[in-house]
Parts: sequence; C-alpha cells; structure tokens
Amino acid sequence: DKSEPITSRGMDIFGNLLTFNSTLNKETGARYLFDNTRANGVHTFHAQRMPEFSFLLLNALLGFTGFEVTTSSSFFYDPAAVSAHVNAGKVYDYYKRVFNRDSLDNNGMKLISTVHVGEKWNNAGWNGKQMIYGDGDGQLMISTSGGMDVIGHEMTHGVITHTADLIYEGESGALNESLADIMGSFIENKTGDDLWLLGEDIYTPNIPGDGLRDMKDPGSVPLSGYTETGYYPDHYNDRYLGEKDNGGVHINSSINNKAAHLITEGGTHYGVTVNGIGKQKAEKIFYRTLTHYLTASSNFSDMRQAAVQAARDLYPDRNGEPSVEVQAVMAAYDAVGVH
Ligand SMILES: CCCCC[C@H](S)C(=O)N[C@@H](Cc1ccccc1)C(=O)N[C@@H](C)C(=O)O
Ligand SMILES: [Ca+2]
Ligand SMILES: [Zn+2]
Repeated sequence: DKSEPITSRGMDIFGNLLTFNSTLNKETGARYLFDNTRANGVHTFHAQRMPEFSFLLLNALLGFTGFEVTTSSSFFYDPAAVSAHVNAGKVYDYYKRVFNRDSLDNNGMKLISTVHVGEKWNNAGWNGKQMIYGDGDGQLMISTSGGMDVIGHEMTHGVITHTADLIYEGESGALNESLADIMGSFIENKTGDDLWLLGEDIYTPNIPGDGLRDMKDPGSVPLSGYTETGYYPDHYNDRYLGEKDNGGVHINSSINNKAAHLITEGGTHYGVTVNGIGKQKAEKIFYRTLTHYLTASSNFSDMRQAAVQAARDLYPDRNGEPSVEVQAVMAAYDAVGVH
C-alpha cells in the first residue's frame, strides 16, 4: 500500500501550532488529513465554500464529502481544517475514555468532517452521516470548527443518531439539541461559568464573553437569532410553541440545558433548591439516559423519567431513600417545571 501514517503540523484558527496524525502518499509525497490511528479513521475534507445547499445535495445524492485537504510539505495551511481534524480526534478520545464508546456508532465508524461548507455560513451541522462546518461571516461567527463545544455538539448528534435517534422537531428535537449542547460543553470542559456557554470561542468575535446559548442562565440570551422577541426559556411553562426552528429545537433545548446545569452545579431556581452532584456524575447520567432509555419520540416528561431511572441505576436508593444523585435529578426537573 502506498500510504503510510505520518505526523504533520499546522495552525488552528486561533494560531496555535499543532501536531497531529495524517497520511502520506509515498509515491506522490502528498499528505492528507486522514488520521488512521483512531477507529476506521478521522478524515477531514473541504468543500471549497460551495453553497451549503449544493454541498448537501451532492452529499445526499452521491455521498460527496468534499475535496481532500492536502499539502506537499509537512505543514497544512488550512486552519479551519486543522481545527476540525484535531478537535474531532479529541471528541473521539473523550467518548472512548469516559464511556468506552468506539466512535459515534460504538463500532469504530469513520469520522468524516467537511469544512468551508457554504458561503460565510454561520452554522455547523450533522447531516445524519458526517459533520459539516461553515466559515461564518466574520461578524456573527468565525470558522465554526474552532469551537470545541461546536464539534462536540455535532458529533454527539452522531451518537444520538446511533442510539435514541430523537426526532428532530418539537420536544424530542429539543432534547436532541440539548443533549448535543450538554455533551459538547462537558467535552470542551471549561471552568466556572464558561462551562455553560455555547459557541463562545467562535461567536461574535467583536463581543467578548457572550455565547449563542447559556445553559446556566438561558434567559440572558435574546431569541433575536430566530426572529423572535424575548429570551430563551428556563422553565417549561415558558416553552416556545411556534413553528420556527423546527418547533423550537434550539429554543426549548435551554429548558433541559438548565436542568443539566442544576443537576451539575446545584442552585435555587423558581424557589426550588437543587444540590449539585458534579460533572463526572452528571455526564454518566445523561449518557446512560440517552443510550438506555430515550427513544425517537421521547418528550420532556419522558426525559425526566428516563434521567431519574438512569440515575437510580447508577446511584441506587439507600435504606429505601433515593440517593442524593436521584434527588438532584428530581429536584432539577421540578425546578424547570417538567414532571
Ligand atoms: C445542517 C443545518 C444545521 C442544523 C442545526 C445544527 S445540528 C446545530 O444545531 N448547529 C449548532 C451550531 C453550534 C453548536 C454549538 C455552539 C454554537 C453553534 C447551532 O446551535 N446552530 C444554530 C445557530 C441553529 O442552527 O439555529
Ligand atoms: Ca462553550
Ligand atoms: Zn445541533
């Protein structure tokens, strides 16, 4: 075989000089962003800024994943591609280390990312088979593959596809989005309040400290991105009931995001006090909830019951009393009005 593994270097979108796994074609000397040391490969492509519609069409019809990112030296000159490649490897490592999950399908499936999708596209996505990343317009967003929580979010959609496969609309869609945010934030693993911000590294480069969403204080972020007045809801009674955003999948995800924050850090929310149990336990409860109990049509009430059951499996009752972990889950869903 003419290809062999080789380490290469390149800068990510923040100018960090990184070293990572790649593949060398010994005949031509060309290198590719194919890391064949993880699963059946972590392969990164670019779409040459094709309109996202045409990329998605070619991808759906022909399985087109874009163009190979290559270099004739040991240095890759596409920061967005380097960020996507390195961060995808880190997300693979997280699922392997924390849950012993081998890739998105737990069967070593190849991880395919394509960057420069769309023209100044202020978004990233999971199209059911692979991750795709826009470059942003430079004002609202910059290269979305630079966000560790963004990549964790998109790859967790891949895990969801291969587990509960939550229908991407209404309440099941909001749970899909929320679990992607929860795992994306846990994978990015920032400290303090930054742990709870989504997209902060790639969102509004000219405004410091803000995020696309805020799991700790959802109501601090306006819904202007969905041409709605008001703010993200932090209680089930304030959920969005309209048609936009696939029936509020990104809007109502903030209700379950707030429950996740309360389970982890604790707090008093609408008069209900929750004693937090920390990130290590919270991530196990959410992963078990997703992989053992949720189904495609699960709604918020199903989510509560599933999370309580997962917590009970992991942290059983003591002397006939629910464990502090189970109590935290119950109280958190009480606090956000989900019964
Ligand atoms: C293919 C079309 C897009 C589908 C929605 C994707 S899964 C999504 O939810 N993308 C995230 C990107 C992200 C993730 C974490 C942090 C910041 C941004 C998202 O939130 N997109 C918003 C802008 C949206 O699609 O409304
Ligand atoms: Ca974040
Ligand atoms: Zn999403």
